[in-house]
Order: sequence, then structure tokens, then C-alpha cells
Amino acid sequence: MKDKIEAFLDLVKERNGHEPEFLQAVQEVAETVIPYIVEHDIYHGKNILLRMVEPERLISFRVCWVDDSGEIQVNRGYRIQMNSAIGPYKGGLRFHPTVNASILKFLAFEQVFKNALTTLPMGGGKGGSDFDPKGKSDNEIMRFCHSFMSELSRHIGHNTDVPAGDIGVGAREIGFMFGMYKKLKNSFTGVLTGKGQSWGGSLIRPEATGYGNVYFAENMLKTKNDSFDGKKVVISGSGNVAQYAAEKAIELGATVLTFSDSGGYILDEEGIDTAKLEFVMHLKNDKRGRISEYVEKYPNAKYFKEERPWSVKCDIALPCATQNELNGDEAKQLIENGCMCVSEGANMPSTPEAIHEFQNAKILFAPGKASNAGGVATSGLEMSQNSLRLSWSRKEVDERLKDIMEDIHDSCVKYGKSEDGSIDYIKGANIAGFVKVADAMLAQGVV
Ligand SMILES: NC(=O)C1=CN([C@@H]2O[C@H](COP(=O)(O)OP(=O)(O)OC[C@H]3O[C@@H](n4cnc5c(N)ncnc54)[C@H](O)[C@@H]3O)[C@@H](O)[C@H]2O)C=CC1
Ligand SMILES: O=C(O)CCC(=O)C(=O)O
Repeated sequence: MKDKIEAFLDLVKERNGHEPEFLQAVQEVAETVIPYIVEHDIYHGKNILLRMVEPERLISFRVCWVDDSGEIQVNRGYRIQMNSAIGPYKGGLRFHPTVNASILKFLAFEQVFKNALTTLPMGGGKGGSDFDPKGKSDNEIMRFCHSFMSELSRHIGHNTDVPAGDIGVGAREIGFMFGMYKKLKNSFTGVLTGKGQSWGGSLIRPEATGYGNVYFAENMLKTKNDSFDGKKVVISGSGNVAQYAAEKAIELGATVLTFSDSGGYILDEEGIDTAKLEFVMHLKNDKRGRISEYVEKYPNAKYFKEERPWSVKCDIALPCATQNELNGDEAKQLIENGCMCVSEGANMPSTPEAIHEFQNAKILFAPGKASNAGGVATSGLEMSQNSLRLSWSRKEVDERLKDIMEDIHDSCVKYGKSEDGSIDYIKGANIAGFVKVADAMLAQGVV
């Protein structure tokens, strides 16, 4: 088996050797899916996984825009259309200076499995730009978004490819991009999700990734007859996913201790309650400030510059910032400190070494492609509402989200339960996602 996996990874490396994040994501899938393929005749001799690691289309384009001082800036834009076997490409846009083809290909690859897990008919894609929104004025953001969409609009459509937000892309950016798409096409369609309430957005979409992550963790805890009530929770990030994971954890009776950003983390031993969370939301979403400002408002809290929060003693850890933000040593420390559950809100936040530690210690561990799927699932619900020209109530969307997270958990259990009763959520998520996409690819032939 090891030989088969290595031979496959060597082939992928030959073509993508300079893309470490993409290779990391492929390796994790190959290690769990290839043994499954070997055991199931219908997938033999079809090179399905080899087809799945090759994007159906990779678009890269120039984005020119004029900054506030009148200077012309040039960025690079991308859209990776990874797999459309089960539906239109679907996945977020990331604006961050680190964006490159490797990062977007890993995200697009993960998205294919994640979207399949949601039970909704969505293929996988991802896109973005190396544009850095930090420190830019609203007008600069608008000019960039308009320029970006003037090219992206040729490649997307409500039945072809439906982007949404990711790091650096929230309601403001979606609005600017939607406005330009509508003008260029002279058509009001659900081409983006994460839209505002009055122009086709879905209730609960802003909350969905963070809430969904907590719902998934709740399902994991239930397998141990446990819950969030009374637990200490450490969260990284302080953006969309982190904020709403915190909101739901607090609602379920947990004490949230930390938030972070790329500058460092804050620790509030007294707990971040809803009033403090409201301050963080205003700080991050409106003022676009740094998390260090939290300690100016709440002086009993501490700020740790250029550090990550994983040394803080907790029961549950929710990494909600970015990829590879939790390494092997930090995983060991979490385990030593008694952490019993890690549920990824971000995409691939744990390094392979960290995952190895969690699996060896047999603590509850959920990979992002399962636990953060609530965001894209609710995007799928936004697409349904757009098609029906209807808006569902907050309660209705939230209930559907809860059901979907439970279904995803069930799929992970179905394909990931070991003989000793423990659940390998990575194996479960990868195989469940693979089976759905692979069956569609088999039915559609070699295209
Ligand atoms: N927004 C969504 O619906 C979904 C987001 N995700 C993933 O969740 C993660 C967070 O995304 P959002 O909250 O949407 O983005 P966001 O832009 O709202 O927030 C990102 C957060 O991560 C922090 N961050 C970025 N780089 C960092 C670094 N190097 N070190 C420490 N902190 C860093 C930022 O300071 C910010 O707090 C990403 O991995 C994203 O791919 C996954 C599923 C859906
Ligand atoms: O809602 C969406 O389409 C995208 C969400 C996303 O980018 C993700 O799941 O990583």
C-alpha cells in the first residue's frame, strides 16, 4: 500500500513540486483514499484521484487599479476551477499578500471534498489575489474589487462558478464585486454568495462557518456524552469564522479565552463575554484595527506579541485563522494541557505533525473540510433561495445548517469508524467526499 501511495505522490510532485501547500493537502487525501480505492473494484484503472488533483481550469490574470495617491498598482488575480462533477464550481475568494497558485490549489482541492460532504450539488473552486486589503481606504478597496471583477466576470456565472468570501473578503468586498458583475452583465443573478440581506443574501451566512464549526464539535463531543457547557475554549483568528465560533461557544455555556491576528494573541482569563465580543466585532469589522487594542479596552487581559494561543490551558481548541498555524510542538502542548477536542474552523490550520500528535493521543480531531463546511453549505442554501426568489427565516436556515453539520458528522463516522470504536474524522471526511465525486465522474465518463 505504501508503495502505491508513494508512487502516486511522486507523480503529483513531478508536476507540482514547487507547490508545498497543495502537495500537503493531496498527501493527506491520498493516504486515506488510496487504500479505499484498492479495496473497491469499481474505482480500479480509472485514475480518478489523478484526475481530481488536476484543476479543470486554472485562470490567472492581471488586476490594475489606481491608489489614492494616483499611482497605478498591479496585482495578480486567480480562479482555480477544480472539479465540477457534482455541480457548478463553488468556493471563496481570498485577498492576502501570501496568495499564490499553491495556496489556492490546496484550498480548491479541499473545497471539492468539503462541498461534496455538504450533501448539496456544488463542485469545488477557489480564487483570489495577492492584493493586501490591510491599510487600504474604502475607495481603494472598491477600485480593486471592480478591476478584479472586470476580468473574473468572464469566467463565472450562477450556473458555472459562484465565488464567495474568504480571508480578506467580506460583505464590503462582495458588494463591490457584485455591483460590477451586475453592471457588466446587465443581469441580477446569484453569481456570488455572502450578499447583503436586501440584495439576495441569506440570513445566517455570515455566522455559518463559525456556528457550523461549533455544531460539528458538539456532535463530536456527543459521542463522548459531553458538551460545550463549562468548557474553556481557545480560539485563533479574530475574523469572520473566529467571531461566530466564539459567539456560539459562549451561547452554549463555554468560556472563550483568546483571539489572535497576525500580530499576536490576547488572553482574557475572565472570559470573553458577549459585550467583549461585540467590541472585537466592531474593532475588526468596522475599525479594521489590531487585536492588541483589546487590552487597551480590557486591561485585565494580556497581549502576547508575535505568539500563538496554543500554550493556553483549555478543553477545546478552535483554530480559525489560517493554514499551518498549529504545529507538532503546539499540538503536544495542547494535549499535555488536557485539550480533548480540536475542531478546525480554518482550512488546513494543523500541520501534518500536529495531526499526527492528535491522532496518536486519540483526542477528538475534526479536519476543516468537515468542520468548517457550514459556510459553504449555507452559501448553497443562499443559491437555493436565489433560484426560488425566496428568503428563508433565520430559524429555518439555522436548522438546515445544524442538520447538514450532523449529516457531515454521520458521514465521517460511516467511513472513519475504527474497530476500537474511535473515529478517524480525516479518513471519514476524505472517503465520504471522494465517493460522491468519484461516482459522478465515473457516470460522466472521461471528460
Ligand atoms: N469565511 C468563510 O465562510 C470560511 C472561511 N474559512 C477559513 O477560515 C479561515 C479564516 O477565514 P475568515 O475568518 O473568513 O477570514 P477573515 O479575513 O475574516 O479573518 C482572518 C483572520 O485570520 C487572521 N490571520 C490571517 N493570517 C494570519 C496569520 N498568518 N497568523 C495569525 N492570524 C492570521 C486575521 O488576522 C483574521 O483575524 C481561513 O482559513 C478561511 O479559509 C473556511 C470556510 C469558510
Ligand atoms: O461559501 C463559499 O462558497 C466559500 C466558503 C469557502 O471558501 C470555504 O469553505 O473555504
